[in-house]
Amino acid sequence: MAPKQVKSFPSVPLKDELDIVIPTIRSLDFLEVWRPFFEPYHLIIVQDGDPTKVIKVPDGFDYDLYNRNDINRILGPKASCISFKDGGCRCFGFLVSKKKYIYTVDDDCFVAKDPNGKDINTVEQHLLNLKTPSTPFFFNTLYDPYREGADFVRGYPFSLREGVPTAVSHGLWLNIPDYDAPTQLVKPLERNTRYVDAVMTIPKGAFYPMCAMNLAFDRELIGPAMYFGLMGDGQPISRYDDMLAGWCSKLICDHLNLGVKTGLPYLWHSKASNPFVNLRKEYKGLFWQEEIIPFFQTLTLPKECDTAAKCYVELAKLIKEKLNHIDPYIVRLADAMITWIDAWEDFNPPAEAVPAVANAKKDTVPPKKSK
Ligand SMILES: O=c1ccn([C@@H]2O[C@H](COP(=O)(O)OP(=O)(O)O[C@H]3O[C@@H](CO)[C@H](O)[C@H]3O)[C@@H](O)[C@H]2O)c(=O)[nH]1
Ligand SMILES: [Mn+2]
Repeated sequence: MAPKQVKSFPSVPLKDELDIVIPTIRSLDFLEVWRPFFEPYHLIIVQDGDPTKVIKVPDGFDYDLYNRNDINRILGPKASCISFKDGGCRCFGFLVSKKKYIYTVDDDCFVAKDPNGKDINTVEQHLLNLKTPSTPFFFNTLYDPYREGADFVRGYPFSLREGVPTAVSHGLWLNIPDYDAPTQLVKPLERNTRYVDAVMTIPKGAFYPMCAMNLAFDRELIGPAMYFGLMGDGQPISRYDDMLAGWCSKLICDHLNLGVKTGLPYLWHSKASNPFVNLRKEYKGLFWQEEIIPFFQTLTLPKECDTAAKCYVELAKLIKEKLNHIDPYIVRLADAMITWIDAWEDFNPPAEAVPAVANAKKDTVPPKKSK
């Protein structure tokens, strides 16, 4: 029986283990309030929209900034799988990072305070979530047993107390909740004021609406499944980027016996996007998900799929085969999922593959970097 994981967690930044990926089509002024927590880390900023627009990065941050011209130059034809004019473009940052962990956060999110009035270091809590096991096979009613002041409750099988590696840590949001457009429209003034002091493993076989606003994951375990789809400009759907990644990554985590946690940390979501614009962007998803989610719920992957990348390729084939009747877009999406894996393996060669850099387009002009 493995010893219990470390309960408390050093607050020393793990700069060599984690990159912070930020998609932006607006401004990076929000970084000022995150400075105490983010400054030690390398930022990968994915600038969406007009690449000629100059987005200022506050002084003192270590960053790479990629705009659409950089993405096109670096990926060449494979850039076609990266969304344009949708927050889903962030997955380019997941691809080019070399770190074990990714934390991705939206540019309208700010530091929240816990009930004691203390600023919440989301990076630290996500790392704690990812570095302690998950318990997907049997629900612990006192929530995360690896947290300080908690444990497995009576009746919890000892054979399961070692848990499984955690691949995804899904944080939450105070103030503006991540509602879909219909809910936003009928509840425009609703604010989330409830701070629930819990982290829990999402049980095996259960899916969830993964929101990328405050999300961390283990690139080495589940990176290939964190593709944010073909959304935004030129596509019939948007704002389902993180949902697609959530369905795919949870199916693959369940198949590979990896864990997904949700709950702490919280951040403060400041901006409600326009519900009418959102309705136009996401309405097809409201219909399609009623068929797509049962597809995921009844899917089993072959046991030969023993890595996230192999699972993802198989999943793309099944989506193309079983869901193409929904809309011709699904075929393009499935093809883009394969392109994503090709690009992923150019930058992150499988153990047995040749060094990937030879395949990836030489990046003659480096992205804008911190000074
Ligand atoms: O065309 C775009 C639009 C947005 N972004 C960047 O993506 C994130 C989220 O944008 P926004 O805050 O406007 O979206 P929300 O409705 O609040 O958030 C939900 O949508 C998901 C993204 O699709 C998000 O994760 C959900 O929580 C910001 O950083 C924008 O700058 C973009 O790059 N391109
Ligand atoms: Mn937002």
